[in-house]
Amino acid sequence: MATDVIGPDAKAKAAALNDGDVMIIENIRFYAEETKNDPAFAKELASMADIYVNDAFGTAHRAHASTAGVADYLPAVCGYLIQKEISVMGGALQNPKRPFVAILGGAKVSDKIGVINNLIEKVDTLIIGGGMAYTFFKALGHEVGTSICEDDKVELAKEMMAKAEAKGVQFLIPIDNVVATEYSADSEWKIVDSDDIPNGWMGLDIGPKTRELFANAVAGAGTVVWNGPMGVSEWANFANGTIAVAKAVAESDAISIIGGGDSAAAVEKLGFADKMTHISTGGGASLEFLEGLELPGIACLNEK
Ligand SMILES: Nc1ncnc2c1ncn2[C@@H]1O[C@H](COP(=O)(O)OP(=O)(O)O)[C@@H](O)[C@H]1O
Ligand SMILES: O=C(OP(=O)(O)O)[C@H](O)COP(=O)(O)O
Repeated sequence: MATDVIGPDAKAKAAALNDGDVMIIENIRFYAEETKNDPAFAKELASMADIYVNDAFGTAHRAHASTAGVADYLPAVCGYLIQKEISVMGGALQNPKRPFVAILGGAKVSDKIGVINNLIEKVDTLIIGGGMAYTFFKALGHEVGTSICEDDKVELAKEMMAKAEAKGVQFLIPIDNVVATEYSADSEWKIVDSDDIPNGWMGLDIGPKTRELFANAVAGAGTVVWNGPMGVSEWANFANGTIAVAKAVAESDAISIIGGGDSAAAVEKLGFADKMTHISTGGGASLEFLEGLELPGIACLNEK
């Protein structure tokens, strides 16, 4: 372990390495040059090596010195993890086994606009759950009570639903919900239909009819991509929707891809991880990949 990154200790230890040895350097993000992708810093890093192997998918959406810059000075290839990430996710996007079902959840529409836009061009069914759904409810003219809702995205939600219809994409949103009086783990709760959310109540999970609707859509899928929980899955009373979807994906014969972040954590916590084809190790990186964006840490490689 070197006590620095491109300093005398790292350089001396790198020069003394024998075949089969591994040197670990200090946390490179302690250096501002890393995140600034400083070319001189990247060149110094490269000077200690013969070849660059990037296997950090979780940071591949960053153009930093160690994730992209160094490739300007060395032959650059990916490791087995990045290879798996791009072959499984890339394969699903380019040539999916159909029907192709995408399930998107999580708190906000604004975080997932790019993903919705890209996936709507490719999928047969698009399922929206989680806090995101309430912006779509509002677009349909429903009252959403105190649910999380992005008023400035209501028009966009309308456009996305119209686009899905024009493309013949089946668009599923919750038909019932678990609503609560306050945003807390032990709040009073009840189940209501989506056009019947009472004043002063907030939707914190999908309801039982929706769990069945979504599970049925997943059951016949050839490929499933899932990103974002169906409710506030951190709290037991509002985790049932996420559990039901995780179970349906695990039980289906589909190629199943779980975007990183909270959905990956939920699948692992519930013990379904070994039933999934692929659980991405990148949160932000997998979202950008699913948006169809080029990731700098992958674009810079000569061989992938
Ligand atoms: N109905 C809801 N109301 C408020 N927050 C929600 C709701 N559904 C899900 N969330 C929250 O969304 C967060 C996860 O969203 P996000 O970060 O987009 O997912 P991911 O990390 O899987 O991409 C969780 O903290 C969860 O509690
Ligand atoms: O944990 C990570 O990303 P993730 O939260 O998107 O999975 C990576 O380390 C990227 O971190 P960054 O957002 O600080 O560049």
